[in-house]
Amino acid sequence: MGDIGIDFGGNPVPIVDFGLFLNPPSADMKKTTAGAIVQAFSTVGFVYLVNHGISQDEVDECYDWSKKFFALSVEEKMRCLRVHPPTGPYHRGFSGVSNSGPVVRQAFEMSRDDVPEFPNPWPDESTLPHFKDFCLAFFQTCYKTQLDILHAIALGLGLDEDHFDSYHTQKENQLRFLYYPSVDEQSLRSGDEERLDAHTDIRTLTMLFQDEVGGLEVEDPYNPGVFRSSPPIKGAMIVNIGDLLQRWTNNTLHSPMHRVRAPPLKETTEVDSTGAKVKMTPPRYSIPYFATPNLDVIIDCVPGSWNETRPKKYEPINTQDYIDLTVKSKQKTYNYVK
Ligand SMILES: O=C(O)CCC(=O)C(=O)O
Ligand SMILES: [Fe+2]
Repeated sequence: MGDIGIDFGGNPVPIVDFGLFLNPPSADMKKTTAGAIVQAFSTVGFVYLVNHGISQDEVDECYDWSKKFFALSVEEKMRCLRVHPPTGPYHRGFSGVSNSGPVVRQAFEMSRDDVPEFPNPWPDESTLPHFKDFCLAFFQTCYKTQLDILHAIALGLGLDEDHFDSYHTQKENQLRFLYYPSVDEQSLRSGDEERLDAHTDIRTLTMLFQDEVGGLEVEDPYNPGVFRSSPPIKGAMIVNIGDLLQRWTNNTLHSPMHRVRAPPLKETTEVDSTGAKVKMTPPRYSIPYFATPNLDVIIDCVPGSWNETRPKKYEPINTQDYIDLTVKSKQKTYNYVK
């Protein structure tokens, strides 16, 4: 692709060829690419990365595992059910969310596998052999790419390339499989709900793989409250800044609002109990990965993001306190399926 220009026409999210950062033809091109990424993150807060270093085969395999997991019986999935603790980063296991009517979203979440108080609730190995092995390997793959992206951000901000590395050694990151079941359009709308309500992500940054169905929408930075479709691009991952990195950069980088709406309807022959034709939304699968700093590190505005005329907007805070505060303030009374 090779186009690192920023174009906000139509789809507000620019596309950057990350290969030009990972394997740069020149030192200048590496810097220019880092600059384009930071420019995208300073405005819309999102960027599509192509040639990001994770192979399409690995991503496809991840979708296969996600589909196998959600295809398990309700009883099997319920074995992985964990009630989310009210604070902290440890959201793990299976959850299903229905706001008022049908279940609009199911999730399986995992993180580092070595915290005894919060084990990842894997399905039985006999039920889904090798699921755990794949998830842990993919978690590691994402971690490597997360560091690559953080290198680009650091360079683009004029910091040492490894500036953020030491803050992200403990792999508190979270890998989430999301499944939005097919539901009839009317039920989705009647509860006045979306597949995923507008929100910002709270951690460092999010890397997202979305299937071909579509529905992701991103707030237009130049028209607050206006959301624009960010359709899937084959081979690209979409990356966005989280609240913590916005704070960490003294608002230089922007943590954007985004949501998932019902995708375009497909023609269907399904009928309801009265024999009337029902319009169904296609099911959708997505895979976000949330990069998260070590819980005990102090997050203070980075050098270069503040000076006498542009003071720090935020006090230093450690990650654990920050996540606790933010999760509490964002808490919504979701109706988790029990
Ligand atoms: O499903 C998607 O495309 C978006 C998911 C998302 O924004 C999230 O889990 O925070
Ligand atoms: Fe999100």
